[in-house]
Amino acid sequence: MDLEEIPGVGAKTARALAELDDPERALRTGDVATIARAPGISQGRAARIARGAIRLEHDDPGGFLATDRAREIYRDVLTLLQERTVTRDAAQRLETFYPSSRRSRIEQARAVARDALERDPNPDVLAALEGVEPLVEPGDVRVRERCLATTDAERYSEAREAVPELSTEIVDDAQGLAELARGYATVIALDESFAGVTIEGDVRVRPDALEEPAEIVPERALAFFARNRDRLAAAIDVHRAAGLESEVDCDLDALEAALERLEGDGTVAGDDELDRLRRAVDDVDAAVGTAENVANDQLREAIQEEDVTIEGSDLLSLVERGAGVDSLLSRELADEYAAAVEAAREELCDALTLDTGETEIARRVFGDEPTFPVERDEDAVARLREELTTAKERRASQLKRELAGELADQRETARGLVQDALELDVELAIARFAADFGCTMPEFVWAGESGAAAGTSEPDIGFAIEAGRSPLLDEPLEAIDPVDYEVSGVTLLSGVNSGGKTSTLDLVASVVVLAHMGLPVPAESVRLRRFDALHYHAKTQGTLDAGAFEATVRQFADLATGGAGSLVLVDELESITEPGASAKIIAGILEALTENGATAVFVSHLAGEIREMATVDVSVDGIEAVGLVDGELEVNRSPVKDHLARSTPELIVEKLAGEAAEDDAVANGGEPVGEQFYDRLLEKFE
Ligand SMILES: Nc1ncnc2c1ncn2[C@@H]1O[C@H](COP(=O)(O)OP(=O)(O)OP(=O)(O)O)[C@@H](O)[C@H]1O
Repeated sequence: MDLEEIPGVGAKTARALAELDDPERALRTGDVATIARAPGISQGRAARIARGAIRLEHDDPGGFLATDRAREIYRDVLTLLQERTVTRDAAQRLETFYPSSRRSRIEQARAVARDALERDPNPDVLAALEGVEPLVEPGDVRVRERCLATTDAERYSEAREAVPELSTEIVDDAQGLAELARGYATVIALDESFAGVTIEGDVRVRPDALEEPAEIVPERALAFFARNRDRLAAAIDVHRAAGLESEVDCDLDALEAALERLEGDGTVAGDDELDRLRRAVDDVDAAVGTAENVANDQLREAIQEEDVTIEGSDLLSLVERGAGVDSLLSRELADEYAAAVEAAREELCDALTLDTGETEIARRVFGDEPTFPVERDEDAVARLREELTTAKERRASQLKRELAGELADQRETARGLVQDALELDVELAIARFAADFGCTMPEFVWAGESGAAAGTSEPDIGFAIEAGRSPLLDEPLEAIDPVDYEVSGVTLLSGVNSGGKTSTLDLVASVVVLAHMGLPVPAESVRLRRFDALHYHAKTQGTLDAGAFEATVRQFADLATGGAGSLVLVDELESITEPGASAKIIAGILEALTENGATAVFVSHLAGEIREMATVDVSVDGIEAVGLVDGELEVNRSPVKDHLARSTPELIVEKLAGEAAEDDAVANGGEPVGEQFYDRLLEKFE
């Protein structure tokens, strides 16, 4: 993919994106969080780029949301969806759902939504999702006890690039290798020519080293899995809780077991032998001290209990030789000394749980030559410590190599697990949104399908909503009256004040936006055509000044010429200027829209006047007050087709006329004194 072909991506952004590990994967999967990791790319921009990549794929010109209010509606429904994700990452991924005018994109998103509606957002899955985050690369891994060595300059640069975790050294010959072996625990020689050379220390000749990084630097794979251990464990839990085990090409139990053996710092846990060696190394000094005490206590006791008889000549000879008490000890108490030393050796070996080979070395810590007090041989202690340390390191690196071998080629699997979990979060948010707002998948009537308008392949339907509930109303779902509304062509919508005209436009806009995002819509059933754009003009506050008025009229001029496939929703445009002029202008706009075949709903209190002024047949629908109950309007929220709704003042005058008639009957002996006035007013409404 040529990144610069993505709408909105210039050379600079393309360079920033190219710094990502796999920018195409991130773009293909709508991984907004990863895209935002490119230098200088904000979260919002990352979402726009991801949408741009989808637009490129579907040859989508964009611009479906043609007005501020249309964009606001999109933001509002998107927020409702985002509020239902568990992870921030899934909330960002939802930004890649946008209303598109392209059938291929709508159908692509609809396939995701259909799967989503099958999902069960059970609490265990939601709880497990809490711990899922995109995987991260560990910081720089440096391994200091191992190095690579070569005589060849080219090999040297190759190695530095392929294995940056180890230092690579240039050597001239075996002598150089031997010097390195003194400074590093392990030296890996890359040149075949070193095969067969014997050098003291751990020197391995591995000409294939650069092809086998898991063996040479097991730390690389281990650091990645250690850094992401908790995220992966959470992703595994999500798969289990959601019953997705069979959908992944991965043995979750094995991966989980491998992760459990990994410590946060990349070392391997849960190995008895390594634990034993670690403890032994740590405890050498303390154990030697205890063993010394054991020997000395035993020997002291033995000496105290012993009667030593020595002949005078012997004593004399000892004194003359300047011999100390040690000689006396070896002569008189050899057995006791041997027993005490044996006890010390046993104590030491037991305390450190040493194996046979180590025991051999440990025994030398206490010599056979009698002394009192019994003393350790420091050289032997150092040898023991060195032996245990080497064994510990050997064991640790063997375990690392084994575990890294198991995990190294699971990186992509791990990424897949997390990716799937985050996508599941997106799907569950869609499922929860659908459940919370009583949604269904809308049915599109595509161009060329049944019901095409005469002379065109465009369907003759605009939209038909049954039992829709606007998700933008603050009321809880149960408190919202379901609305049925169907429009083809251009329509005026009349109705009582606060009857729900604006809410009806919001409902239509939300349904159309969600449908073009490929998502379920808040209604029992919806049929609609595919629109090219949504032009939603909210009610203006007060009369516009001349400049703003001009700008608004200009917008409609553009629509009248180019808005054929658009849905136009307009709320009380009459408030842009004085009532008489408004009606004329609106009538003219409606004529133009009718001629170019747009679908439009114009909410207006001047519906009657506009209809009269228009030269084309404009239908007028009405949101009717069924009556006044305790001074409150009782409204039928579903617009009645081809019906100019009576206005609130008319209803109130009607109510007053009724009350006056009753009063007249009582107070004026049946003379219609009060009633006459109200009847006069009512006549004006006819
Ligand atoms: N379908 C509905 N179910 C329940 N309540 C609704 C519904 N539609 C609207 N309402 C309530 O009626 C109030 C007024 O609705 P809305 O603003 O849409 O009326 P309107 O006809 O546009 O009013 P105006 O003529 O003043 O512009 C809303 O705030 C909401 O509380």
